[in-house]
Amino acid sequence: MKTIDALLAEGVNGKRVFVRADLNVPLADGTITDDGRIRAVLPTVKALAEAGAKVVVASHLGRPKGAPDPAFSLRPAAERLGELLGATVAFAQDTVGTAAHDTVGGLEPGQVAVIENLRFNAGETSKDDAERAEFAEQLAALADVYVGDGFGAVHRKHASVYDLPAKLPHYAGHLIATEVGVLKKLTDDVKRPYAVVLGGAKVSDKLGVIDHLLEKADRILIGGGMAYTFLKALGHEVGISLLQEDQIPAVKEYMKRAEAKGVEFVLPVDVLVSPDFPDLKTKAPANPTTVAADAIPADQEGLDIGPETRKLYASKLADAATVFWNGPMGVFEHPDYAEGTKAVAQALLDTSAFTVVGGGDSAAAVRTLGFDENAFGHISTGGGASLEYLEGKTLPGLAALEN
Ligand SMILES: Nc1ncnc2c1ncn2[C@@H]1O[C@H](COP(=O)(O)OP(=O)(O)O)[C@@H](O)[C@H]1O
Ligand SMILES: O=C(OP(=O)(O)O)[C@H](O)COP(=O)(O)O
Repeated sequence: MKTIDALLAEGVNGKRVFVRADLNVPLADGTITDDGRIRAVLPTVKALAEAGAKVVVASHLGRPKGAPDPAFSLRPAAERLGELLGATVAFAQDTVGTAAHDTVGGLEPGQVAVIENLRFNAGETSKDDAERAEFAEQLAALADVYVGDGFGAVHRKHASVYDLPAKLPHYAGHLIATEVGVLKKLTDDVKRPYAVVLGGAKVSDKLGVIDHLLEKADRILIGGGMAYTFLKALGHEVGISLLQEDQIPAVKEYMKRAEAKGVEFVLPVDVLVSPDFPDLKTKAPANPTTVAADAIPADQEGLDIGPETRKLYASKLADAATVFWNGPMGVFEHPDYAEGTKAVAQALLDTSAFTVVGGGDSAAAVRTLGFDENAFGHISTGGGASLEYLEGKTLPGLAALEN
C-alpha cells in the first residue's frame, strides 16, 4: 500500500487531491456532539494543504436513501473542519454537480473544500457494479489523485471507497496507516486472556463477527442492542427490545460452539427497561426499571445493562491482557442509560490490558462520558471496519488501496 508519505515526496503542489474521509459524526439537532472523526483526518488534510494541494474532502454521513436529505448534510462537519484547521473550508452543496465543480475549480493551492454527502447519490452504495462505476467516474472528474483515509468505511464496497481509487493514482492517508498498524497487533500476536465486548445497535452487521471471534477470543461479553437476540435464543421474553429474529439459529449455534471450545460467553443478568425509548433531545428523566434478564416485561424495551451485569462485566475484564470493545452497552446518549457503557469504559481503564475501543459511537461515548481518550490503548474510528479487519476479511477499501 503506498502511503501519503510517498505522495508528499512525489509532490502535490497545485494537484487536486480527493480525500475519502469518514466524517460520519453524531449530530443532535444539527450540532456535532463528538468531532473525533473530524480530528482523526486532520493530519492528512493538513499535510496535503501545507504541501500546496487543492484538497477535496468527501464523506458519507448517516444512511440517507440515495437522494439529498437536509438532515444528513455534511455542512456542519465542513464548518467544524474549518474551525479545527483554522482556515476557511469551502462547502459544495452537491457532490458531483455544478456546485462541486465550481467549488473545486475555485480552490487555490493549499485550500480545502468539502463536497456534500456521498450517499445523496444512489450510485455510492449501489450493489450494481456499473452504477457504482458510473458514479465513481463522476467523482474522478473532481480530482487528480486519491487518498483513502476513511477507515470507518473501508468495509463498505461503495463507489468512493472501492471503485474510485482504481480510477486515480491512490494512496493511504495517515489515519488508515495508523489504524491498520494497531489492529494488526490484535491479529498477529494477541496477549491472553483476550476479552471482546460487543454491543451497539448495528446488530445484523456485527453478529457475524462472533463466528470468527470464537476461534480467537477467550471471553466474549455481550451488551447493548445485541444482547436481546441472545436472551431470546435462550428462550427468554425480550419485550420490544432490539431483536434480530432471523439470527436466532446462528446465535444458538455460537453459544453451543463457545461451550464446546471453552470460550466464555457472558450475557447480561439484569437490564434496565422502559416502555418508551428515551427523549434524547430533552433528556427528560426516563425512570427505567431494573429487571432480571429473564424477566423483561412483554411491553418494555431493554435499554442498558443493569447494576449486577456492570459488576459482572468489570470482573470479567479485570484480568484480561487484551480487550477489544465495540458498541455501547446501552442508549448512552441519555444519562439514565449511560451507566453500563461507563462501567465498561472504567473497567478497561482499571485493567493493565492493551485496550482497543472501536466504532463511531463507542469512541464518542468514551469521550462524551468524560473519559480521557489517551488513557486507552487505541481508539479506532471504525466499529464495523475494525471488527471485519479482525475477522481477517478482505476489506474493499484497503484492497483497493493495495492494488
Ligand atoms: N439496548 C439498546 N437498544 C437500542 N439501541 C441501543 C441499545 N444499546 C445501545 N444502543 C445504541 O447503539 C448505538 C451505537 O451502535 P453502533 O453504531 O453499532 O456502535 P459503533 O458506532 O460504536 O460501532 C448508540 O446510538 C446507542 O444508543
Ligand atoms: O459509523 C460507521 O460505522 P460504525 O458504526 O461501525 O463505527 C461508519 O461511518 C460506516 O457507516 P455505515 O455503517 O452506515 O456504512
